[in-house]
Amino acid sequence: MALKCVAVMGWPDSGRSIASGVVFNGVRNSNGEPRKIFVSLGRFSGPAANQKTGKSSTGNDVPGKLCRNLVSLPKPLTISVTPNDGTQVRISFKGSPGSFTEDAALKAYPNCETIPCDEFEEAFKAVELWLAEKAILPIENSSGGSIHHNYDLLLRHRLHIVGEVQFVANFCLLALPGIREEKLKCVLSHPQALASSDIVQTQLGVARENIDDTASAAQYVASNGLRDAGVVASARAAEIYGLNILADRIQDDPDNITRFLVLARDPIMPRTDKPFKTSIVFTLDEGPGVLTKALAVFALREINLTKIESRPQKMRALRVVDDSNTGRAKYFDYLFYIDFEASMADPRAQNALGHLQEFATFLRILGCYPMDTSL
Ligand SMILES: O=C(O)C(=O)Cc1ccccc1
Repeated sequence: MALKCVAVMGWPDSGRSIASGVVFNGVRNSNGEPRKIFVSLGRFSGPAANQKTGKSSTGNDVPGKLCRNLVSLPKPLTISVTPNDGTQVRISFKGSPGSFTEDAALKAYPNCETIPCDEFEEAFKAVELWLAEKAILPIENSSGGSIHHNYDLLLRHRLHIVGEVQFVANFCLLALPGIREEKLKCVLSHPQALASSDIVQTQLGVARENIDDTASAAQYVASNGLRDAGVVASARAAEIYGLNILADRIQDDPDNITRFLVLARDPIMPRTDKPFKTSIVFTLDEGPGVLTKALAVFALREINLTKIESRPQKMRALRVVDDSNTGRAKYFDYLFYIDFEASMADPRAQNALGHLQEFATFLRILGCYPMDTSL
């Protein structure tokens, strides 16, 4: 049975109001004809259904049994139609097959279908255009720090963070079959992989060339038959592109962790029965101690912060203010990104954000999602 998510303009069969929902294709009625079942995702304003009969107050039957039952339930924020093992989930990512980002997607959703994209922006668009259910992107690395561009994209797009994946990338030195280390004149890879690989930095003493992602570097060397070029990439990339592994675990820090975010069109329901994290972005007015005040809303409620990042506001980089000493002063305007260890279903988190909202000039919840505690 194929499953398709749609935004439906109008109440099914009645043309009444605007709702978004899910259509199960491939379901057949008693005559064997294909039938569509519409499942509401909540927050619609269709005709109210009678709790007992499931019939709408207008007398129009809501099509499909599944729909009738759901309409009589309290309105959920979203309904997950995705099996837990990741079957049928399409996940877009920037890079080629065999990249570490794809590895991270497969760690979280072992049976997912991955959709390679040329740019991060395209991975976002794939979800927005319903070509993928989720996107995955690296957001920070324990040695390289934050991936700033991806923080900017989180704000520019309206996807929700629905998960995080912590991943230890195992860097391998690859080359065409039959090529030995001594033959290499250059090594190609993602800048982060080149910077974190001891052997490339110190022992090989060859030229390094930055490529957008590790797997694309492997693909390039393999498809062009480059006999004097090595690649830093994964063992899976070696297998996919027919390269040999000359050295394994070449990273200087064996615990080099990359944190990835999983994004979707809809937020997930915050829970309190397992550890959840919330990511927000906000702006503050200029003034002494405003950031301290913002951070205090969490400290006061004993909420642990796991990340704070500041980014200049692109559309409003400089703020001109009156200054009592100099007359006029220019300040950078910043966006603050914070991750904290609490679920939005936890009153402490709700109170903290209510408090922050009193003086933040802008506040957006980017997502509330289960913490990855696997490492
Ligand atoms: O280049 C890749 O394979 C990526 O997915 C980006 C990356 C690079 C290095 C560590 C983790 C992710």
